[in-house]
Amino acid sequence: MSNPLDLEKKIRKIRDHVNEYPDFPKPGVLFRDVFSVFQNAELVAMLREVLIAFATQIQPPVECVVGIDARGFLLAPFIALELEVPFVPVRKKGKLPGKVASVSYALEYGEANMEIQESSIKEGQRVLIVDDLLATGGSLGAACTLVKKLGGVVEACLVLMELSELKGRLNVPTNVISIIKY
Ligand SMILES: O=P(O)(O)OC[C@H]1O[C@H](OP(=O)(O)OP(=O)(O)O)[C@H](O)[C@@H]1O
Ligand SMILES: Nc1ncnc2[nH]cnc12
Ligand SMILES: [Mg+2]
Repeated sequence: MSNPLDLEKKIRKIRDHVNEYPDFPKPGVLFRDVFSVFQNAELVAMLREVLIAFATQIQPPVECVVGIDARGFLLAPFIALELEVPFVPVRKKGKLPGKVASVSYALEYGEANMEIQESSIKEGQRVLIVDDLLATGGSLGAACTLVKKLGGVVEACLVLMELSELKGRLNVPTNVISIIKY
């Protein structure tokens, strides 16, 4: 595993390769797209290493990693694999088969729903929730609600990027760790 200086360099490299799109999906939003990092295998390896370095600091160790549909699915499995714990998806409404728990959450305009499979988390299980980016905190907050509905304990949330000005972490009822802050 890298020393802290190496890790800082890798984080800066990743940051330099997140493409930015002004006025997407609507005017005034600067969209930060983590998919651009996945164009380069060396950067993917760095991203994996950085995520694992942060996730392995979490104490007590988590027993399950939840990823949020869709971009959270790119990151969470790296961590689950390293920790040798299950990966569990939280998905937008209507995508998961079997019995699900649902929650509605606020978007900038309107409302959406997210779901989790009822049998995916055990009572008392310590969970890490992972996503690419924290903006208003609506998505992470909804995922926390779903995990708690199933009796899980959210130990922490981990995001690659945080839009600090939006103060989204105030809408997330647990410790949020962010790797890149804008
Ligand atoms: O903090 P919030 O205000 O909830 O915003 C953050 C969420 O917004 C994006 O997801 P989005 O659902 O837009 O796209 P995706 O399906 O590509 O992940 C991003 O991937 C985060 O999940
Ligand atoms: N600026 C942004 N970039 C990427 N995803 C987002 N989700 C909400 N705001 C976003
Ligand atoms: Mg998302």
